[in-house]
Amino acid sequence: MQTSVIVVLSVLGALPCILYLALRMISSPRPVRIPFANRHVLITGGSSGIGFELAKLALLEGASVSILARDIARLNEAKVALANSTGKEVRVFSADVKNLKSLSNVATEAGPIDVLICSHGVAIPKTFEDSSLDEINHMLDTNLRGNLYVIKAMLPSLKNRKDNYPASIAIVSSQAGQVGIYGYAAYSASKFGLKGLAESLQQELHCYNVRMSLIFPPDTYTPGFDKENETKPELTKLIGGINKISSAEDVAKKAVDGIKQGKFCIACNFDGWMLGIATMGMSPQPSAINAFAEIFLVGFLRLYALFITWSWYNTLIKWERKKEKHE
Ligand SMILES: NC(=O)C1=CN([C@@H]2O[C@H](COP(=O)(O)OP(=O)(O)OC[C@H]3O[C@@H](n4cnc5c(N)ncnc54)[C@H](OP(=O)(O)O)[C@@H]3O)[C@@H](O)[C@H]2O)C=CC1
Ligand SMILES: CCCCCCCCCCCCCCCC(=O)[C@@H](N)CO
Repeated sequence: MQTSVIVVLSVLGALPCILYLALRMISSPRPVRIPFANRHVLITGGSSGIGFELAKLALLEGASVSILARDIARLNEAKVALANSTGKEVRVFSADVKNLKSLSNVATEAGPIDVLICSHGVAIPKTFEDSSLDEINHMLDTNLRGNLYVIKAMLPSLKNRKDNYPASIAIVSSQAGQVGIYGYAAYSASKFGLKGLAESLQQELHCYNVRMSLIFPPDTYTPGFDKENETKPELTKLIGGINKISSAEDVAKKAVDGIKQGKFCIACNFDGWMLGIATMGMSPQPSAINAFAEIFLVGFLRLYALFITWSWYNTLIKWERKKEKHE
């Protein structure tokens, strides 16, 4: 009797170990470390908000840093602010991510790149019906096509890097790139597109030892966030606002840690970590430990997601009733 209990217990204990070892064998692409020190990091949107904090951290990691944005005055202000806080100089490049030619000129001038971080982006939250075609196109052209253009222009510089360490292309998406939210139709579409882009590119660029990362910030205090709040519908605030607002420093710290670990999906807080698992689909997962956690949590997190969705629709229904009363 007692021996059979011992046998059952040891089989039960061995199963997770066997599963873990199997996951160690199959987790793909293989885990890597991506160093920042003494490497060239180019950051689009580096003059403001999350991109600015990323530039600061990259400098503190000992990287040589270039920042790219349109407005040269703001770029130079950022350069001064970064020099004041880190004692280090960045190179600035003025270009529009909508313009492939000017991005290619930057690539020529900037030289080889080891880590490319795309943090440029724009959000104009409004209902789809209230959004003009210009606003819709502006978001798609900046957030989605802008990333395709930046990567198109910079890929030769990543392949040209001087060391044998892996390179990284990290794209700042959004939690609105994992779940569609009222008021973010075009924005969400532009951010969801980045996931397909990153998954496909991870397969294509594997042979060049380039790792893709997607960063999924929640609402974050930045100049861009202040601007989007000017047009944000009340319902967007109610539905999207269940999450705590992060600081740009915090988001940048999570992003740099994740990029260095070669993570594909980078969450920025606990809700974001759960959201990442609930919406993971077939994303690559280099970490066996994370894969192990995902297998056991995905069902529970789907249940939690269903409850949140339920509360969102309750909010919607209440809002619709209130509107009917006033009409
Ligand atoms: N703040 C938030 O709540 C969240 C933000 N995000 C995402 O994080 C990223 C950064 O956001 P945040 O820091 O708030 O943004 P900010 O508006 O503070 O900064 C945006 C940066 O992108 C640059 N940029 C914008 N358009 C272009 C363009 N066409 N060509 C080149 N550069 C451009 C801006 O410079 P310039 O205007 O001079 O070109 C600026 O440097 C974005 O992708 C955003 O979608 C995701 C989730 C939440
Ligand atoms: C299964 C677990 C679920 C956990 C909760 C998930 C909550 C999701 C809320 C999404 C809010 C969208 C924020 C968009 C931020 C953004 O991109 C704008 N600020 C634009 O700049």
